[in-house]
Amino acid sequence: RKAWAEPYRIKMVEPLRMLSREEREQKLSEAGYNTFLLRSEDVYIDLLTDSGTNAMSDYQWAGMMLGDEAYAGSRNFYYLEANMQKYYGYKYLVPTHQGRGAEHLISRILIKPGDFIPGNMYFTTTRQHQELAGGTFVDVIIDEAHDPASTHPFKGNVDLDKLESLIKKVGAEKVPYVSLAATVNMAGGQPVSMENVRAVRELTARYGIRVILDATRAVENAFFIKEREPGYQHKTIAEILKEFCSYTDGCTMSGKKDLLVNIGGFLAVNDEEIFQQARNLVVVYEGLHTYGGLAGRDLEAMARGMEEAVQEDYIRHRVLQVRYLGEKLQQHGVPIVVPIGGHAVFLDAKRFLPHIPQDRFPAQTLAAAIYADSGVRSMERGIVSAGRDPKTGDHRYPKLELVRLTIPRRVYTNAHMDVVAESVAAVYQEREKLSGLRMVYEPTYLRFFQARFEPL
Ligand SMILES: CC1=C(O)/C(=C\N=C(/Cc2ccc(O)c(F)c2)C(=O)O)C(COP(=O)(O)O)=CN1
Repeated sequence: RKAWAEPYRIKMVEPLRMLSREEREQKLSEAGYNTFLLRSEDVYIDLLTDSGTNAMSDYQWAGMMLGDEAYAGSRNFYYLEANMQKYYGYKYLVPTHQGRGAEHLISRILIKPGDFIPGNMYFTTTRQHQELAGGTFVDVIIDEAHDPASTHPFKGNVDLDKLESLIKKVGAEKVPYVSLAATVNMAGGQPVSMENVRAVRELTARYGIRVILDATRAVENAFFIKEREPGYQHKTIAEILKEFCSYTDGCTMSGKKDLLVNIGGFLAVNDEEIFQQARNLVVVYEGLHTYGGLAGRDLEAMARGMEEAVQEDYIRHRVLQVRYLGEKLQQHGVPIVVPIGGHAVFLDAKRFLPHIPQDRFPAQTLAAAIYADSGVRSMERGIVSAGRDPKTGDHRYPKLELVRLTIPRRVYTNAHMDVVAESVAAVYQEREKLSGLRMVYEPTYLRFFQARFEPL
């Protein structure tokens, strides 16, 4: 049979509201043409992010009633710790309020000023914390990752030659760890193969260099390994996930994605010394080492979300829903990043709007146009997100100028995907009418969150 449906039924709904075109144009102007500055109530289908926007299950909601809100030694912490050990395989857990809380801790602990941190393409908060700790991020992802049209099945892979030449150039003592993301958000939700993470482990072990995984979407990564990598078709998602993590020394986790919670994250490590430092530092920045800035109920919901995330029918539906939207857009001839990623469809704004130069912010322009057309909210992932080069002060000019249509887990049906595809196709038909933006307000840090623009 071909037909497939959501592996769940809906028990609660939030009514959606659609504004008129005129109202949307007004809201967009008030938001400075930045989708981050729109109000949720003015958004029809919210594809800004899959972070914290996912629907919890009744099993997770029931867990919220079982929050042990003791200040120290909460029951929920030990359940989360046991599940982390079971599914990710690391020894020690340090809970944090969300992913960047863990990124902050590990960056401060492992990075010395003047260090270099190689990684498979940057991520905004990850790189920010590496730079704040005095490090310099160096991109060692394979070249294909920067080509939106390349169909390489594992575009998230590390280029081992780039990695080794960096180590030789700066010296192993200046490389505190490899920052490995799986999947790679900014490349289009692209996976890393098991063969590659194993090779990264072998190479770094020769130099005594750690590998710290960003495990935020590692379950989606496991799905692509099962689907695409020889020898893994008959392994369970849980087995693939655990093997993948076994080649790394620890992970940072934003539970707001794969783990199906609205808030939550953690740092997990195998090294007892790093653990001692992290559990000492966490009490300064997040909260006691058994809650890390989260309520007991949040720890419980994250532990239960972990069990659900690795269920085969759930993760298959999740990734295939994203693919469904991507393939619909391809049928309309809309240029997107291929292969279609695990958490989002990424529009290639350079090919979508070839008449708009990058410093007139084509992706920002496109995200605004899609909202004006239909109330669908998306996110700019191009020159604005890339920010300025700390050395030159000029914009960084990334090869990838993208708009991310990010699908929250268990929230929308394929009928919503049809509406999104129709809107993007309509904007594509009228693309010649778009003429770019100019930035009128630029914040110092992670400018894309709060920058404001005016039409040219
Ligand atoms: C692979 C990875 C992430 O995707 C991630 C977050 N992601 C978000 C939220 C976001 C973050 C930074 C932005 O420039 C952005 F515009 C959106 C997102 O939408 O994709 C974090 C950080 O985890 P925290 O958000 O729990 O602290 C670490 N690693």
